[in-house]
Amino acid sequence: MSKKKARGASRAADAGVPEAHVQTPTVSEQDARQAVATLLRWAGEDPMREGLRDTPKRVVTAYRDWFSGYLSDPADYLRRTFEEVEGYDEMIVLRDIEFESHCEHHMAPIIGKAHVGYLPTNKVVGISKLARVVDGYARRFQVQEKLTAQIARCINDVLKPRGVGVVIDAVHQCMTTRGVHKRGVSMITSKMLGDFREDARTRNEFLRFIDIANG
Ligand SMILES: Nc1nc2c(ncn2[C@@H]2O[C@H](COP(=O)(O)OP(=O)(O)OP(=O)(O)O)[C@@H](O)[C@H]2O)c(=O)[nH]1
Ligand SMILES: [Zn+2]
Repeated sequence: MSKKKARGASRAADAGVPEAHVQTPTVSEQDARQAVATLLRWAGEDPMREGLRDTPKRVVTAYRDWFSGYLSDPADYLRRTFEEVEGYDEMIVLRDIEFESHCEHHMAPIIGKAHVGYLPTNKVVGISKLARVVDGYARRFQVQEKLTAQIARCINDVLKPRGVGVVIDAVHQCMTTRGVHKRGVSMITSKMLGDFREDARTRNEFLRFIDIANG
């Protein structure tokens, strides 16, 4: 492997975040419905009975909603920034962003809240766009650690702020409704970049703002 290639590979590994890809479906809706009907038959049901006749169609529509993240690149939501917000250079935090995702191991729901903060340089973004970025990554098959890192990396790459912090607190239904069956368990992950990683005061201010311990 060339030196250049080796460096590139290690940078990607450091970041630990694959690019968000935009995926146009390669499977027809009809085939997706057939797959749902097969699962129903496998579970012991008759997909043609009255109550289930429209279920494959409904499930495919629900999947289109739950996995709509594949249809767009979340970074695009951040591209329309407001330059130079006069007199403001302090931390901006959006907390309690509710999201629904699905774990890539069991395709079971992950339901939780994301908290996002950044320290702007000269660019700020419409605050709803942070929630759109969370949804853009959540509406895919996910691992919580990856989701957390992707959101932070996306904000960092596009806004180039002094720092970014992302904390996610979520319940994995693959742990509560099956497998170990542990209710009341939530998983907390965080990704800190720039000043949020290097400077304990910045990080603590963010953690105080989101106050997840009390809330
Ligand atoms: N770190 C991490 N683990 C996850 C996440 N979502 C699910 N998991 C875990 O992924 C693991 C998959 O383990 P496997 O042993 O392959 O699957 P399994 O036999 O269904 O495991 P059990 O859930 O223990 O029944 C499980 O321990 C899940 O709890 C996540 O977002 N992050
Ligand atoms: Zn799972």
